[in-house]
Order: sequence, then C-alpha cells, then structure tokens
Amino acid sequence: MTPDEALLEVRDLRSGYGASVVLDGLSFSVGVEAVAIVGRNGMGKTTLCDTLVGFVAPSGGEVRLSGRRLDGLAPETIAIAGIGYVPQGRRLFPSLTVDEHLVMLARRARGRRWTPDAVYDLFPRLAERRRHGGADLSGGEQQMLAVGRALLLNAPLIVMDEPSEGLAPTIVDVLVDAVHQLVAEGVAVLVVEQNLRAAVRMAGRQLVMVSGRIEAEFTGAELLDRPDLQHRYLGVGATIGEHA
Ligand SMILES: Nc1ncnc2c1ncn2[C@@H]1O[C@H](COP(=O)(O)OP(=O)(O)OP(=O)(O)O)[C@@H](O)[C@H]1O
Repeated sequence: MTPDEALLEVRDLRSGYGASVVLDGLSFSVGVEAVAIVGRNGMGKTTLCDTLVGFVAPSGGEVRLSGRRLDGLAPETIAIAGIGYVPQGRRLFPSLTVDEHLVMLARRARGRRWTPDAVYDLFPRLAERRRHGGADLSGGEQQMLAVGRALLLNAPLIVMDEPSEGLAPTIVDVLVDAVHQLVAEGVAVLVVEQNLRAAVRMAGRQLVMVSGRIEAEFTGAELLDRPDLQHRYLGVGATIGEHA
C-alpha cells in the first residue's frame, strides 16, 4: 500500500432495515490514521458501523479493505479479513472473567503483536481486574476489555462505536491515548463519537454524517472553533462534551 492509497474505501454504500433506507449512498476513505464520524442522533452512524462489519447487509455500494471487497460477507469473514469491532454498549459476556474473554481469542493471536499480555500492557487496569467477571467491571473497564478483544484479531482497522459514552474523563483520556498508540503502530481507527471533544482528541479528520451520507469534512480545530457548524451538524446539547 502506498501512503496515498486508502486502507478502507467505502463507495456509494446503501443499507437499512427492510424498506427503511438509512445509508443513502455514503462514500469516504480511511488511510492508516484515526478518522471520526460525527453527527446528530439517528443519522445512521451505528448502522454504518454495523454495515461495515457485516451485521447489517448492504443493499448497494462497495466496502473495500486494502482493495478486497468485503460488502455482503458474513461478520466472521469480515473480522478475519481485518476489521475489528468495538460495538456500542460493549456487548461483553457478564459471566466470563476479563481473562476468559481474552483467552478465548488468544490462540489466533499467538506470535502476533496483540496478545492478552499486550492488551494488559496497554490497559494495566484490566490486568488488575483479570479475574473479575464482566458484570463486576466499571464502564471504563468494560470499554477497555471491548477494545482489547477487538485488538486480539490483529486487524489493520478497528471500528469503535461511541467508545467514550458514559465514561469518566480520566477513562476517556486512557482511550484517547490508546487510539494514538494504535495509529502510531500502523493500525487505522474509525471512531463514531457523539462527544465532539473526544472525537477531536482521537482523530484528525472529522466526517459529518447527515441523513445517511457524509455531508462535510472538517479538521477538529475547524469544528471546535465554529459553534454555528456544531449547531448545524451536531445539534444542541451534543456539541462540545465539556467534561471530556
Ligand atoms: N434494528 C433497527 N431496525 C429498524 N430501524 C433501525 C434499527 N436500528 C436503527 N434503526 C433506525 O435507523 C436510523 C439510524 O439509526 P442509527 O442508530 O444508525 O443512528 P445513529 O446516528 O447511530 O444514532 P444514535 O447516535 O442515536 O445511535 C434511525 O432512524 C433508527 O431508528
């Protein structure tokens, strides 16, 4: 891959639920970088994530990872092909410990960059809680575990849906640092965020989603400096995220 070539290429993607169209011809690309998708509630951000990873079947368009078509493939195939997913709400197993979540995926990870021990190095707090069950973990610990689980795929791209949702500022700091470390190591991150300040700290490019399309792209500084753009694209109350 040359520096100019996109890792993820999404072209004219369409999807929805039955007759309800949510993604309406959406296009963008991501290189080895962190890119944020921002937008008001209900614009289709979660549907975009779910469509990229195969949980929602697209009705048209293309998703390519390093040139390989992935649209229409099963979620397991897409995961193995190279898209790790950190879903909204984390979707962990309450009865499994932290260690059990990670060990489940460790065989495939053996000898590669991301192993359970590497995840514990990234998130020392998780190492302290390794014998605790998913249901005993704080929201931040659950989010770290969800990120760690996605990393064990050793995928070139990680998609994160609202990772900062409901988390204390110190935990958001940990996630921001983790995103920077991943990008520095050559992993691309596509992150959906309601919290503009968290989005801007994680990603240089801010893609604004409106009614199932990417309507505009800004740098973080452009969006933070322009309350009019925040109001227009993000709505009242979903703007700055003062606490992150
Ligand atoms: N499983 C589903 N079945 C039918 N419609 C759905 C389903 N999930 C989402 N939708 C609809 O799709 C549209 C886009 O929702 P989506 O959750 O993708 O938006 P979003 O931008 O992620 O919003 P939010 O930030 O509130 O999660 C909404 O109109 C929503 O009601």
